Amino acid sequence: MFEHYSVLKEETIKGLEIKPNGIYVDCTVGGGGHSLEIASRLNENGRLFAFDQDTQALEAAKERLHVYQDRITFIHSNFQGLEENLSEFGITQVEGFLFDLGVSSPQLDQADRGFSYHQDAKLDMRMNQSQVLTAYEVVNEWSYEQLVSIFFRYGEEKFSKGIARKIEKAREEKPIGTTGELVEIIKDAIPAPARRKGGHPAKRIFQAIRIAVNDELEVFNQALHQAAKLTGVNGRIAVITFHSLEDRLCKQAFKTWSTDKPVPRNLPIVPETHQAPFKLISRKPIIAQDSELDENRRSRSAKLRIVEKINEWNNDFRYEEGWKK
Ligand SMILES: C[S@@+](CC[C@H](N)C(=O)[O-])C[C@H]1O[C@@H](n2cnc3c(N)ncnc32)[C@H](O)[C@@H]1O
Repeated sequence: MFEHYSVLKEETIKGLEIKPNGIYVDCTVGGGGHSLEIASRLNENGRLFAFDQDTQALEAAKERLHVYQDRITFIHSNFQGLEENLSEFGITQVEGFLFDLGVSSPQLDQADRGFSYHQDAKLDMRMNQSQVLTAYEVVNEWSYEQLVSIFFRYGEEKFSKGIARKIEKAREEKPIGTTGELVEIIKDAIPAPARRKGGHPAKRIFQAIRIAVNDELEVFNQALHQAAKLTGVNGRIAVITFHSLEDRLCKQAFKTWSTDKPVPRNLPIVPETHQAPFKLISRKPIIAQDSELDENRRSRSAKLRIVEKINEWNNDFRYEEGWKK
């Protein structure tokens, strides 16, 4: 059974202001919960393009959404290929994009996907099962420096060096094959008082490896900018994030897109080239209400940000490297 709780569902659908004859793109169809709400609001002229790089997710979504199959095109692809895939269908303008980032509950719960530090499984963590790079390769083949770098950047783990050192030592004896072995190595590298604070001791390192395996931040930044170009004026982009790195990237990109470029003081108007292409729908991120938090733990870390296009896109508004710092 593919069961995923769709986070911030009402808020997201309301925020997208769906037009019944519009073109919509769910970049992360997952279990299809958000897509179902979008598709049910479309008429025969509207269309939903539903992307997922996980074949199991896509199959489950097809089944769940079969009543609306005449209005939905399913695309098995990383959302990095948004523009290319949509252009194959002649789509150059879209009314709304949704990104509900991260992994789905079935991906986490299915031990053999290797995402979970609670279940022992082969080190994998690929969202796209046909990808070559796996967590096994990252853990066993990446250099000490590369590991320290991803643990600091993507896991914000203060014991990054110690953990990378323990990994290096362990794999000299034999390859680290499973999530269980990795959890033990991490626990061993974190001083006991710190181990007892701030959730599971392996949480941050698993997040870091998952982001590295799936190149999540780079891919998201690229896709977000493809969406910015493809959104028509009055169209919207909604993004749900689950950790501070992707939320920071989204927040900074939206801020850059919604801030006019400075103009010389003596100019009476802001020239078109300097006018921000988007406006923020809410300054602060939308978070889950208590009723949702009671139903779903994962909603605690969810943040929804929405922007609306108000002017043509201009590449000067790209948010480039900032998130890499
Ligand atoms: C949180 S779930 C989405 C849940 C969905 N909104 C629902 O209501 O059921 C995230 C999904 O996005 C997919 N995903 C994550 N990164 C992706 C990417 N770069 N390209 C395509 N799909 C991606 C994952 O495979 C997963 O199925």
